[in-house]
Amino acid sequence: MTTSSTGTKDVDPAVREELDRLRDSIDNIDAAVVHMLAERFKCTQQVGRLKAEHRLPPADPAREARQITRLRTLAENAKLDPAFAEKFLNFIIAEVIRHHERIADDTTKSSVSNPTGTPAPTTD
Ligand SMILES: C=C(O[C@@H]1C=C(C(=O)O)C=C[C@H]1O)C(=O)O
Repeated sequence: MTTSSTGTKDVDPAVREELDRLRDSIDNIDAAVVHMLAERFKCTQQVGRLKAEHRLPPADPAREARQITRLRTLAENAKLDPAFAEKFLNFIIAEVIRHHERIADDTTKSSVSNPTGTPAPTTD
């Protein structure tokens, strides 16, 4: 899938080997990124629930500003474009805030329909 459909079928075998080796590393890195993002979203979902329970706002711009400053420095030290790192973090944070707004809405709705938080009776 990663080799024959990319228009590089007839390349020198040594080049092919080097390309395959690099692409294997890229695939491993992409898998790590996905797993790390999944872990990050597990944490942010917990933050979202905590905020909703305590009526805290979904977004925290001061915290975001600190994270962006920190991430830009990390990116510079790692020779990654800091503007790209900032855009990437903002993209993730925007999604997190969307989740937090949804959690807050759902929490409000369930407290309106069940103001005392009484558990539903069991049927058996
Ligand atoms: C996760 C939080 O909620 C929001 C999302 C953030 C993030 O994804 O890092 C940071 C700040 C908040 O705008 C938080 O407040 O810590």
